[in-house]
Amino acid sequence: MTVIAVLGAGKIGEALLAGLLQGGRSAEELLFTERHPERAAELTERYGIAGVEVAEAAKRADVLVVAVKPQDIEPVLAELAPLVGPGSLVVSLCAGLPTSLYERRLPDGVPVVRVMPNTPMVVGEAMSAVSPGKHATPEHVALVKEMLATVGQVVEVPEAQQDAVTALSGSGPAYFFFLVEAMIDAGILLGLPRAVAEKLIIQSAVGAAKMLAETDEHPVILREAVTSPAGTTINAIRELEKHGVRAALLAAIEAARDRSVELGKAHE
Ligand SMILES: NC(=O)C1=CN([C@@H]2O[C@H](COP(=O)(O)OP(=O)(O)OC[C@H]3O[C@@H](n4cnc5c(N)ncnc54)[C@H](O)[C@@H]3O)[C@@H](O)[C@H]2O)C=CC1
Ligand SMILES: O=C(O)[C@@H]1CCC=N1
Repeated sequence: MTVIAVLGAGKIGEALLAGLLQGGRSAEELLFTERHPERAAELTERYGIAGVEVAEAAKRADVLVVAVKPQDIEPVLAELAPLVGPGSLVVSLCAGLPTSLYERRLPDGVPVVRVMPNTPMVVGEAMSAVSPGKHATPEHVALVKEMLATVGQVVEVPEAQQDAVTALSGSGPAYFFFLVEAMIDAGILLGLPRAVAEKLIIQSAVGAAKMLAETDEHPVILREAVTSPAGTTINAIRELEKHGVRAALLAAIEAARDRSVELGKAHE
C-alpha cells in the first residue's frame, strides 16, 4: 500500500484526492494537510480522508504531494525540511517552482518530482506532465506516473519545458471554459433560453473533444468538415480571424508561460 499525502488541499489538491478515490484507492491510503480547519472538516466529511499535521503526513506517507500556491511554498518547505530525507518522495504540483528550489531547501538527497496536472483530474481526465529532479530515480518517476495514470493521462517532459506545459495544459481547461462561457452568451444574444444554449454548447464541446481524441484526424481536417462552401461556419470563421482570435491565443499562452517563469524566479 502506497500512502499519499496532499499538503494543501485546495482546488487541485481536492481534485487529486477525489480522482485517486475514483481511480480505486481507498481513503485509508490518502491523507491531507490543510491550514484552514473548516476546509479540512469539509473534505473529511466529503471523502472520509483524514486531515493531519505535516509531521504525521511525513511519518505515514510514502509520497508527499505539495499543492499550495507558489506564493505559500516557503513555510511549507521550512516545515518539511526537518521531517524528510532521501527515503522520502516529494512531488510538487506548484506552477513555476523548479525542483532545484526544493533541493536547496530540503536535506541533501531528497528526491523531488515536478508535475503539472490539471483540474479534469476530478473526472479521471487529467493531463499531467512529470519531470524528475536531480535525486529522483526512474523508480520514483514510475511511481508518480502510476499514481497520475489513475486520474488521467501522463507524459514525461524535460523540466525546461514545464513553464510551457503549465501555460498549455495546466491553464488549458480555463481557456476552454472561457470559450464555452462566451458561446453560451452568444446563444443568449440569439434569443435561446440559457438552459438550451448550455446544453447545445456543452454537448458540442464534449463531441468535438471526443472526435479530437478518438478519430486521429488533424483539427484542421475536422474543422474543414464542418465548414461548407458558402455555408454558415465560414462566415463565423471570417469573424474569428478578423478579431484576431488565433493571435490572441498565441499571446495569451505566451503570457501564461511568462508568469510561470516569474513565479519560479521569485524564490531564487
Ligand atoms: N487550480 C489549478 O487548475 C491548478 C493548480 N496547480 C497548482 O496547484 C497549487 C494549488 O493551486 P490551487 O489548488 O488552485 O490553490 P488553492 O488556493 O485552491 O489551494 C491551496 C490550498 O493550500 C492550503 N495551504 C496553504 N498553505 C498551507 C500550509 N502551509 N499547510 C497546509 N495547507 C496550506 C490553502 O489553505 C489552500 O486550501 C498551485 O501551486 C498551483 O500552481 C497546478 C495545476 C492546475
Ligand atoms: O493559474 C495558475 O497559476 C494555476 C497553474 C495552472 C493552472 N492554474
